[in-house]
Amino acid sequence: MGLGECLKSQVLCHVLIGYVFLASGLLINLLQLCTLPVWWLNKSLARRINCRLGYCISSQSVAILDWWSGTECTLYTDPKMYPLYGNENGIVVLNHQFEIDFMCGWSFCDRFGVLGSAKVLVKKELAYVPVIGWMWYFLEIVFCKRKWEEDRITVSQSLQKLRDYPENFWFLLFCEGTRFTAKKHQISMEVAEKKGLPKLKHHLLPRTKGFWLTIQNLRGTVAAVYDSTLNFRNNESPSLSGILSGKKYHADLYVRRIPLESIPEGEAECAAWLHKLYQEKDGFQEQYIQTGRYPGPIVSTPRRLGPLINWLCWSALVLFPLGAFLVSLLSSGSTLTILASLAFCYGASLLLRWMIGQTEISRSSGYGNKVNSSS
Ligand SMILES: CC/C=C\C/C=C\C/C=C\C/C=C\C/C=C\C/C=C\CCC(=O)SCCNC(=O)CCNC(=O)[C@H](O)C(C)(C)COP(=O)(O)OP(=O)(O)OC[C@H]1O[C@@H](n2cnc3c(N)ncnc32)[C@H](O)[C@@H]1OP(=O)(O)O
Ligand SMILES: CCCCCCCC/C=C\CCCCCCCC(=O)OC[C@@H](O)COP(=O)(O)O
Repeated sequence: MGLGECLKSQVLCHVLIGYVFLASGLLINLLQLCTLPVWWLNKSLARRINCRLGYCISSQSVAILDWWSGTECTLYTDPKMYPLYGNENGIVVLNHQFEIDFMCGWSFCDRFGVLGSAKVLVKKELAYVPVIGWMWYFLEIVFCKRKWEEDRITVSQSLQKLRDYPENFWFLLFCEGTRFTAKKHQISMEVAEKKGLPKLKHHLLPRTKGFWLTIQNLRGTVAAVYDSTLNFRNNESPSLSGILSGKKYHADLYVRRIPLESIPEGEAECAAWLHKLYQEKDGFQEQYIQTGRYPGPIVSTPRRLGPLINWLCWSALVLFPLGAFLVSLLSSGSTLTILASLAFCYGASLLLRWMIGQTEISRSSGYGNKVNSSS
């Protein structure tokens, strides 16, 4: 093990990374709160400021992925479509199988200049996660309860608000609605059988209503669907803990650009279209597992320096006061203050551990573990 690898595996490094993320993130959340008056004066300006502030948070996770762990993200796509990526609004449809899929997604967003404005249809539970969940309020992220009767109204309203968004954005949809587990797969294939749909080997049966709603509300605003299929080399199951320990993974992403005009408008037709898309995605995953490659050429999208510089700047900003505080704490010699500080650190580490737990599939929700009542 080299010196760098040894350093990256040290718990102290993870504690410091966690501290930088939490301290800077909460500070940025506070700055986001301060932009509220700007919303009333100039909504477009407030949105642009929040994109930059959001970038300061999400690009830290990109820095940890791209620069700390050195994970490589390779893009397979049609080179003729490449110039459009980042220069138009897109709906990204991605498989939901890996604990760090959102980090890889963000890394690609950064490479195409849309990280600050990236959007997602996300479960409401994540809105309460400090830093990331709180940041999402100000970025107008669309929350859902995975209860169609409520979501059909609230999701529609949130999507309508994106129609005059001042920056190019990608809207991410995990149509499977939850992360892949063997049990959820088995149940969803029972649903597929009842519906007379072909079985999928590598995906859960997609939930079609959110997709239809998104297409319906963003038609005229979004130019294309980016059908994206992600996998990792060597059959690896990457984790955030692995990334923090400096483990290098290799992600491969296959993207097809599908013009929005080619997607049917009616609900039933749109649902059938999405089911067919997932059958194709399943074929791409099978090909990847058999050959180690996706169809189509590789297009070079190097990692960018922006996230590293941002991370180093925020680290400097919040680590210096921490150092000064520790020095004054030790020199004060007050047992009570030292104990209170230790208790605070313990609380912060529990919070961080809980946040990392949100990414773990073993702690995944029970959603999809049984057949939904509306079926
Ligand atoms: C060039 C590079 C390109 C790309 C780069 C890649 C990406 C970068 C892009 C952006 C990055 C941005 C941000 C990323 C950051 C963080 C994101 C992290 C994670 C958050 C993700 C989540 O939270 S996923 C969970 C939330 N999202 C969803 O659920 C979306 C999908 N769901 C839906 O659309 C649902 O329809 C719904 C949520 C709108 C409503 O939910 P409900 O449960 O009420 O579902 P339905 O009404 O659809 O369910 C009933 C129908 O489902 C059938 N059914 C019943 N049981 C099952 C079962 N077990 N499995 C499957 N299907 C089932 C049932 O028969 C009903 O069928 P109908 O025919 O009647 O519809
Ligand atoms: C500590 C160092 C900082 C590293 C930077 C990364 C920060 C990560 C911290 C907190 C993460 C909070 C947001 C995580 C969003 C991803 C979780 C996710 O993928 O959600 C799952 C959801 O789709 C479906 O949920 P279920 O499978 O039904 O349950």
